[in-house]
Amino acid sequence: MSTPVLNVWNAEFAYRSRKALRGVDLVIRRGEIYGLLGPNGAGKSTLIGVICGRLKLTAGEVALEGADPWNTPAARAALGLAPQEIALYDHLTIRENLEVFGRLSQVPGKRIQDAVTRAMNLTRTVEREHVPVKHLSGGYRRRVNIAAAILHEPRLLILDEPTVGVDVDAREALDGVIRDLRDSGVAVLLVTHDLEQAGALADRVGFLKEGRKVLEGAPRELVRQAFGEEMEILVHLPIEASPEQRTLLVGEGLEERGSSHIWAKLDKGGYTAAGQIDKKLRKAGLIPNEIRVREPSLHNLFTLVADWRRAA
Ligand SMILES: Nc1ncnc2c1ncn2[C@@H]1O[C@H](COP(=O)(O)OP(=O)(O)OP(=O)(O)O)[C@@H](O)[C@H]1O
Repeated sequence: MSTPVLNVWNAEFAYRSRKALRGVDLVIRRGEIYGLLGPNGAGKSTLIGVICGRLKLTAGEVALEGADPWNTPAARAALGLAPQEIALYDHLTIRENLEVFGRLSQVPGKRIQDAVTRAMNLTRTVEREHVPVKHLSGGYRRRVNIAAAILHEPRLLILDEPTVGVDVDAREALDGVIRDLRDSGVAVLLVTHDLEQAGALADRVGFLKEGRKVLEGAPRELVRQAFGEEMEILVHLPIEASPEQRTLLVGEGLEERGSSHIWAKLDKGGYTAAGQIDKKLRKAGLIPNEIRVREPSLHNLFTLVADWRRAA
């Protein structure tokens, strides 16, 4: 296995008396996409602040390419950060923007043009290099934002909520860019609320909860460990269920899933259990639009982790 680009040991951080990190360990290697997940307030931004050398740990250690980013500029230079808020000059073209960011990230003057071309190629933005950023779609801007973060060829690239403002059609291109960067040998730390993207892209994910890392592993493996043989049954209703029908749905172990028209449960019985539910609902005059059976995902795992929080 390749040597870690980032090592965090037992990281503790407090804002005055408020503990935001409580003993977090984290290792990210070259050529790996690591998805950092967790509910609001879990400590993700604080951990990024520590890795970027903006915040000094109260206890523990952080090493980026072997040195502490808090007091070692060379360690900070090994890092690229594509922030959640897109920071581009709207009236400048892609190439002009990247030239500015190249200078800001200390790329030597005579190498800037090559660095800009390389970054545009890696982020698949080169064909619109002379278009002002204000004319670009959300997905395209997001990729230029990433290009700005890789001009100095960082070893660790942090992507903070990269899917915000990116429509579904543009996701694929963005995911392709992130995979290409990983394959080029960069370690990618993907901080996201987008569990679909994390499940599809990340080699490993870590869940933070109240400043602690509570789960870590390959997404499929974590889901398999948590749910074993269970499948998710999703019932799509054409109308909102009446009070009696709700009682029936709840009696079948189904829970509302984000909308009063969608009900779901996890069940080892899979398709057979789904068929039985369908029969009972029809008998009660509730004809589902669709009943789907699918493998559980990181969404289910995330709900489980959130429930632990409520239980704690
Ligand atoms: N500047 C600050 N001063 C005091 N407390 C803070 C500060 N920033 C964050 N916190 C607290 O530290 C904890 C961790 O916050 P943090 O922003 O790191 O979480 P997060 O996982 O990034 O959340 P989100 O997904 O909402 O960005 C929270 O309890 C938060 O209220």
